[in-house]
Formats: sequence, C-alpha cells, structure tokens
Amino acid sequence: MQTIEQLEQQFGIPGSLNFSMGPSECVMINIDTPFAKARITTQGAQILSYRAADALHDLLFLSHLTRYGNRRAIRGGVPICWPWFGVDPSGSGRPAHGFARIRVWDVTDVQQTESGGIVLTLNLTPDPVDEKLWRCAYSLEMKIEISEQLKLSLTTKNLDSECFVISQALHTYFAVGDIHKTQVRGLDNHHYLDKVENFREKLQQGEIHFRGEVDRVYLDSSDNLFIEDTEWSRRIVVESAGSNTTIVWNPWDRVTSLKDMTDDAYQYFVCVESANAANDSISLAPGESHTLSACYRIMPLS
Ligand SMILES: O=P(O)(O)OC[C@H]1O[C@@H](O)[C@H](O)[C@@H](O)[C@@H]1O
Repeated sequence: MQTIEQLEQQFGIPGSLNFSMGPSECVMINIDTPFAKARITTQGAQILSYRAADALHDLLFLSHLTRYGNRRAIRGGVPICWPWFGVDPSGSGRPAHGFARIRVWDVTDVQQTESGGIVLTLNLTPDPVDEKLWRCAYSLEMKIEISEQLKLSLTTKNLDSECFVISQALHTYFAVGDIHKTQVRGLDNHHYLDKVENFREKLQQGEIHFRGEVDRVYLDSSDNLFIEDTEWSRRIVVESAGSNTTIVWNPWDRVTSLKDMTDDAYQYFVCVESANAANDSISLAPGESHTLSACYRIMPLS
C-alpha cells in the first residue's frame, strides 16, 4: 500500500495537492485549484467533496455518520459501483454494488492542466482477496478532473482470455438544500423500472418530484439531466457518456434503516447515477475496454 510519504513525494504539488491521513487510516487527497477545492479518498477512489471557488455549498452530500475503513462503503460523495450494480446478479451473497467501492485504489498519475486544474488517475487491479468475488482479469482506471467542472471517467479493460459482462454506476450523491424543493428534469417520456414496486416498468411523465421513496432505473437515457434546487437556487447539469441508464434514488423514510445516515439526511441529497445496468450491461471481449463518464456543472437557477 502506498504510504502518505511516498504519495506526497511522487505526486504532491505544493499549494495545490497534498495527501493526509483521514479516519480509519483512509488516505485523503486534498486539492485546491483556482476553480474548486476537492477531497478524494483512495478508499474506493471516492470523491467526497467538490466545492467550486465561488460556491456557497458543496456539489456533493457526505453523511456525517459515514463509516470509513477497508471494505466499508462510504455513504456519500461518488461511490463507484463495479463490476455489478445493485444486488449480486448471481444471487450468491456477494456485496451489493460490487467491490470497487470497498477496496483501496492506487494513485498512478497526477497532472496539472495549463489553467491550473488537476487531473488525477487511480487504478484498481485484481487482488487475491477478491478472487472469490470475481475471477476475471481486468484493469480499472478512474480519472478525476477538478476544474470549473467535475469530470469523471471510469475505464474497464478486459485482460482475461474470456469475455465478461459488467454493470456499473457512478453513484453520485448530489447535495440539495431541500429535497421537497428539488426536481430532476431530462427523463420525461422515458421508461423506468420501479424498484419500489418490484421492478415494475413505468413511463415517466414530466419532471421527477420527490414526495416519498424513489428508486428507479431509467432505460435508454443518454441526454443531459438537470437537478433543479430552488432552495439553493442552483441547477446541476449532468452530462454522461458511455451510459444509457440513469438511476434516481432517495430513500425518504427508509433512511431510518440505514445506520450510516441521520433520520433527516434524506432531505439533503438526491442520487442521480450515470450507469450501465439492466438492458445496458456491458459485455467485453478479451482486450476490449469501455469508458463510462460523467461531467457535472453548477449554474444559477434563473
Ligand atoms: O446502501 P447501498 O448499498 O449503498 O445502496 C444504496 C441504494 O443505491 C441505489 O443505487 C439503489 O438503486 C438502491 O436500491 C440502494 O438502496
């Protein structure tokens, strides 16, 4: 495992990027650019915070009660669900949303852009500890660009001699001022699987409002999405590529069953996840690769 000293020596940029030890020995990457401040942990290559220089609020929600540490899922920011999204598709009791979010990733590259942004690369490679969970050889790379936008891209490469199938998601927890005053636009007229009603297929009409638990897998959704938050007067633009599925999730009163969130936490976030899931799972032949990416921008709500 890379130590703080090694990381600092190899990748630190005085004044712009440093490494520190967070709770439960999670390595934190602290970034300060002219555009935004951000915090990322090598646990799950998870972005925990992104706050634009002139912004009053973080783009991302992070639970006060989240737990940290090896093989624990962090509640908030941008968890990476990989190599499967949701419950174990084989039904054999493997962890929900795969194992990428509970593993420590390696930092492999840091670049500063001409305008002062930062591009960070983290990699995950097979580890004997996960052999029982996933036998295929792969490489997984996450690139995170911190600039006036937050850009993410997750590339899976099949290094095996056999084909394999993945589903995946960038399970982003967007912070909102008040979920009651939030709507998601861009999914009008799209079919979705309603997980709250045992995956019944339904048709979205108009924008999504939140008045109770929402847990939906939108199919064939590749257009830009807009999270409009009147409490904070901001619109978040979500632009995805390599993805035809969007998950929209808010647990509402089911939050009380989640030990790593306070009972009122559901009021302050919505998950809008760029994904490949359901009929959009990705099959990769040996040597093939696939990139799932997302770009987030904040605009004033006029
Ligand atoms: O508690 P977890 O494993 O992080 O999952 C949170 C939620 O993640 C969403 O993506 C799923 O659609 C929900 O069904 C799930 O409850």
